[in-house]
Parts: sequence; C-alpha cells; structure tokens
Amino acid sequence: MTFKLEPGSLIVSCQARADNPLHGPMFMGAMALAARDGGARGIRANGADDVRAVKAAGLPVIGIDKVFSSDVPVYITPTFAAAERLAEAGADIIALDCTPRPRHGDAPQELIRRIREELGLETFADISTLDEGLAAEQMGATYISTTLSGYTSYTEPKPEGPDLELIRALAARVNTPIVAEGRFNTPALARAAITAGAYAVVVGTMITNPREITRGFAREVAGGK
Ligand SMILES: CC(=O)N[C@H](C=O)[C@@H](O)[C@H](O)[C@H](O)COP(=O)(O)O
Repeated sequence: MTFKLEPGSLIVSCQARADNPLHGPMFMGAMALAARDGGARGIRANGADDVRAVKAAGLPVIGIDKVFSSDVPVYITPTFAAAERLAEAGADIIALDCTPRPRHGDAPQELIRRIREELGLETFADISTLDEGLAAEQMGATYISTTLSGYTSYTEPKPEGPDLELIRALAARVNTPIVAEGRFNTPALARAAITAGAYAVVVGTMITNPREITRGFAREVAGGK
C-alpha cells in the first residue's frame, strides 16, 4: 500500500547520530509515538533499524539511509542498495539526495525510476536550490524537499533561519508538492512555510534533539556565549 501525505501535514524527523545519547531504535521509536500523539502525520527516520522501530506509530514513514564516503559529498540514500534496505524495513517513501553533486552509484533520475518501478515506492527529492527542484520535478520525484539548502557548498554558509525564499520560488515554478525542511525551528516558521506554498513541513532538531535544544538554552542563560 502506498501512503499519501495529506496537505498541511507536520512530519517529524526522528534521528539521533551515534554520538547522541538518544541514538538507537528504542529511543527513536518512542520519539515517533510522542510525535504521533502530538499530531505528526508522518515520520522521517534514518537507517533500517530506526525505520522498523518508528513504523509502530502507524504513520507514513519517510526513510533515508545516510551513508558517508570520504570522497563524495552525497550521503542521503546515495545508492539503490540503500533504498532497498529501507524498503525491506517498511519505509513508505524513500528520501534521497537529488543534487547533481558527485556520487557513487546511479544518478538520482535513475534511482527515482528504480525506486518507483522496482520497489513500488514514492520519493522525496532532497534539494538545495531552485534549479535542483526544477530538475527533480523532471525526474518524476513525488515530493520536493528543501532539506539540503544551506548544506551544499554552493548554498553555504548555512543561514540561521530556514529558506522560505526557496519555497516561494519553487511554488511559483513546480506542480510537485513542496516539503519545507531544514531549520523550521518554531511553530510560526512552520506556519510561514505553508503560507509560502509548502505542502508539508518536516521538523527535526527542535522536536527530537534535546541535546541541541538544551544547547540553545544553555547559551542564552550563560549570556549568549
Ligand atoms: C542536511 C541533513 O543532513 N539533514 C538531515 C536530513 O534528514 C537531518 O539531519 C535534519 O535533522 C532534517 O533535515 C530536519 O531538519 P532540522 O533538524 O533542521 O529540523
């Protein structure tokens, strides 16, 4: 069965890297349940083990598999093998890097085609610029997500806030549903994304990363240092 994300959906990204005390499927599974009870309509999760754990929340799962290489910059579901692992774990939608940067394995267009035809799943194209969004639409991505704005060499340095301008620019040019993702750190910013033309909003750090949230408070309490 393929899940459709509903318009106006909040998607909560439940991710914790290996150095985070909350790393692991038990914690991410609990985060997903808390997010569901709070009104999330989808979960984004990294790696097959976490995807399996967050499925218990009964929401559409957007799976990614971060695979880092020392010689190429692309790490979000860079290969078909990574997509297959996520499909086996039960992901409903596969998110993948759709920038034109150097990578190992298939080009994003080919990955999108294979994910649709061989795995029967929909795709989230993670992009960083308007041109990449336009290309992702041509590739047949189901959703276009602003995930990588501020994280590619040509969109760095990363601004403090989210890229609402990219959402407006995409909304004027594409028919594919746009997902706002990356630094939507307050409810007001998430609302602004919808007003700018986003179909759904992904929030990660500010909901599921207590260490990072604590850092923000600690900095301010220490006088902004
Ligand atoms: C650039 C990259 O690798 N972003 C990742 C993509 O899955 C995650 O680390 C982010 O937490 C996610 O995109 C949500 O964004 P934010 O945590 O800012 O709400």
